[in-house]
Amino acid sequence: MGTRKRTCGTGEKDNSLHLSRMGWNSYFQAQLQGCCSDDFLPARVVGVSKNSFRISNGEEEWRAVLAGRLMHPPHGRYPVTGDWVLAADSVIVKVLNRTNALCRGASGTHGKPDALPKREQVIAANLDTVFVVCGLDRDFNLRRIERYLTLVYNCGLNPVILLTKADLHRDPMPFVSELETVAFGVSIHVVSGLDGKGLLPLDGYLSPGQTAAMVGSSGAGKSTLVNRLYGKAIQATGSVSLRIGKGTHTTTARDLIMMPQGGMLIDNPGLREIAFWNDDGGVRAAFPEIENLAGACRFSNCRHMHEPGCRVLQAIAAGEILQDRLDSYHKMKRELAYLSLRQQKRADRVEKEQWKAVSLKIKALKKERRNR
Ligand SMILES: Nc1nc2c(ncn2[C@@H]2O[C@H](COP(=O)(O)OP(=O)(O)OP(=O)(O)O)[C@@H](O)[C@H]2O)c(=O)[nH]1
Ligand SMILES: [Zn+2]
Repeated sequence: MGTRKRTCGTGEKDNSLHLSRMGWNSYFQAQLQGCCSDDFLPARVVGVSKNSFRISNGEEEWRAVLAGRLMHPPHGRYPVTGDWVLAADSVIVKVLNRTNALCRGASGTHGKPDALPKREQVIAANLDTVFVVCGLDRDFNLRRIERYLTLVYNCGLNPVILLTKADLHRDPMPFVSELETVAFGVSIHVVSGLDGKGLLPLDGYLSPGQTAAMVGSSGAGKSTLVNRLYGKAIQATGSVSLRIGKGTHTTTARDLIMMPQGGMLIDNPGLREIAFWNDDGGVRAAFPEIENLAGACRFSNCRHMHEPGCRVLQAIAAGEILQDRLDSYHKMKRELAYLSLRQQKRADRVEKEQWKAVSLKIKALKKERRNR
């Protein structure tokens, strides 16, 4: 890897095949209209470390820095792993619009219900699949999986659940049955990073041009799966027993890895907090059985708390839906409603400040004109 110079796809060498293997498509191609100089090269961000980016065009990988004007508003957009950029030699001059992004509220809320995240953290961009990885050890937790599914749906992305460490059980199927009660219509794969069992069907998510990302708790077994899928140890893995308290993540960077299957995989450090930032109908998608029953409640604005004629509460009484599941639904709804209120308040405040700045500028201009 080094600095390099070469004209882009339209120039000296057509590397469109390599680019499309990396997920380049007509959506990104269309963004070159009118802005592509022959000195600009499309490349994908494969690694980020502070203000230095590793980018690749599928043939070569090199380091680049961000052009100064991209660091600040209104042009500012900080590239994340998976982003497509235009680079002039080793300077990123444009970050292309994303097809999607996996985002969460930046950590620091320490699980306090009132301490909602103050800003967004984009984990990765331009994804086809998000693997929600859960170890079949003490990591197995239906409520946490529900939360991951809601987060992924809220970003408009496709979740696939990987239940790993299956080698720890003679029969892991009871876990699947339990999970099926909260993961309607989501593909579930029972796998083992240790002996490689169950991994073959995952190749389908990693074919050329496809990008998948892994999320899950620290110690769930993500990096072990990456290594097994890759065919050799490329990611560091760590012992679960050594993970006590903070600072115990083995994976600390988000790298986009070119897989032998032809596609790309992004490993992620374990998420300590699964804080929401977006709300794109994730609760509706993650709790379809509750949403479907809600249509039969007596009141159209039924909150399924204690209203008469509530079909959801009837299902709880009949044991068709578990109380924990409804509690989880209510909690996420409340959280998202509060988040949306806070985001709206913040947007109003920013708009007010912008108007104030504009009116001050007009006043100053008028004064200047009068004094002339
Ligand atoms: N028995 C068994 N142990 C596993 C398996 N996969 C991972 N482990 C063990 O679980 C521990 C954590 O695995 P990692 O792959 O490092 O976990 P991770 O999710 O990448 O953790 P972070 O990088 O901290 O996010 C290690 O001690 C692994 O050896 C598996 O399939 N079976
Ligand atoms: Zn109801």
